[in-house]
Amino acid sequence: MHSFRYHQGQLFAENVPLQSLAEKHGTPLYVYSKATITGHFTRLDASLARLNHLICYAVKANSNIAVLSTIAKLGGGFDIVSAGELYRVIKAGGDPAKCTFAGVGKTRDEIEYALKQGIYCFNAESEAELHYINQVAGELGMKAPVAVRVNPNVDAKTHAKITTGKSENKFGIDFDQILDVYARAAANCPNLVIKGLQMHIGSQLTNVDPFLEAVQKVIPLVTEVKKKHGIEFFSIGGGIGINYKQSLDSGDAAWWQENAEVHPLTVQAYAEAVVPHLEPLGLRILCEPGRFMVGNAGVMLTRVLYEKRGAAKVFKIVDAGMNDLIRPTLYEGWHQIVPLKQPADATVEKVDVVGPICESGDFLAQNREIPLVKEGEYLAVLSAGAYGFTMASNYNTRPMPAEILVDGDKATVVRERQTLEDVLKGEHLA
Ligand SMILES: Cc1ncc(COP(=O)(O)O)c(C=O)c1O
Ligand SMILES: N[C@@H](CCCC[NH3+])C(=O)O
Repeated sequence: MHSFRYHQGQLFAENVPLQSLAEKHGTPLYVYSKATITGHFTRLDASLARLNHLICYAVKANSNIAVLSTIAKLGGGFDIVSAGELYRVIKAGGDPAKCTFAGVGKTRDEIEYALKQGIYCFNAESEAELHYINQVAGELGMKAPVAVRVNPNVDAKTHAKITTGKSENKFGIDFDQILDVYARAAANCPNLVIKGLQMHIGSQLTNVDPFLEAVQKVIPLVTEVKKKHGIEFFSIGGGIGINYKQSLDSGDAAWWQENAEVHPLTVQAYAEAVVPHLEPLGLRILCEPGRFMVGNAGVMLTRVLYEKRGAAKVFKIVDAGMNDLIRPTLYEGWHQIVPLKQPADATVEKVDVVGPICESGDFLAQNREIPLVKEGEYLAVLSAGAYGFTMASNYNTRPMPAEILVDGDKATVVRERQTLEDVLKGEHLA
């Protein structure tokens, strides 16, 4: 997949030079490659081909409706965590009957909306939630399809803030309680239809072992629940990590590498490990990738405003801040940063790339060796397609950036940059 590469001295997204987009639409600017998203979907789909499966893309990673529409047209389903995400899926032409609804705090309005739209399944995360879904469904004279999320107490060996499958995490129901919870739901909740079992142990997993450990631990439970309650699916969640440290080739060679040599966890390795265990279950297998699908399909463009050479550091002050991309400060997220103009040589300088926000935590990179860039030049922050724009905010009353989807040589503005009027919309003097 050579969707982002240097060509004739410039960084391109597919056939579009990124500098032209930055100049035309301003920065900060998110740019996504449709071919990369499509490539990721088809690769994962092919690697799960032996299973009766459905890819439910985790909308939270990148919820732009043009991205969702791309995935819907490929036949994908969606894993949603709010009524808002379901609304987006429907606006994008996605099928509610291919949607699973995750999250520990679903509200009545959300449950009602999802029921009325006919989603595939609620993935319940507590017994109290199961009872509430049962109650709401009863009041509407409907039956609610449900699965229970199991917390397998497996260490995903990822960043502490994005691990979800340990007992101390708020997610799912403890492994040892699951069978009793299903039994009580079957006995006491007449408005529930028990459809499946779900798990999700964490995000940005770069090793197959925790996936395998969780699958092997949970499979006997799935078998038991299938025997007792006749479930039709098992969802193995998302979490496939991406390679944030892509290497740059010089010259015209494509440098976007996602192959086995540079990626610690390939989708092939993932599938080869888990598919043989899942196949004998004879169930529909759901998979909920977010980051894998869109992470390396997006970049954030930013312009160098000023340079400051201090006693301790060189700061490159850029026009994108933590409100535009919060991952570096929130999770020590490491994103490759490269100039849009291909560097003439290999000279690098150690700098902090910082934003305009009034917080010391407002940085995109610290103590990072990057090629020389001057004020007014542009940088691309790579692997920003997942949890980039979706976690952006208006902090410091900064308008949210625009988003562009590139398809071959066509670039479409799929979200306009906010104006200050947009930012203040709905605010009133007392
Ligand atoms: C229930 C659920 N499914 C899927 C995902 C997607 O995770 P990832 O983007 O790591 O694939 C998440 C987020 O971690 C999640 O909470
Ligand atoms: N937002 C996180 C991942 C959390 C996944 C959501 N459960 C990140 O950028 O890495």
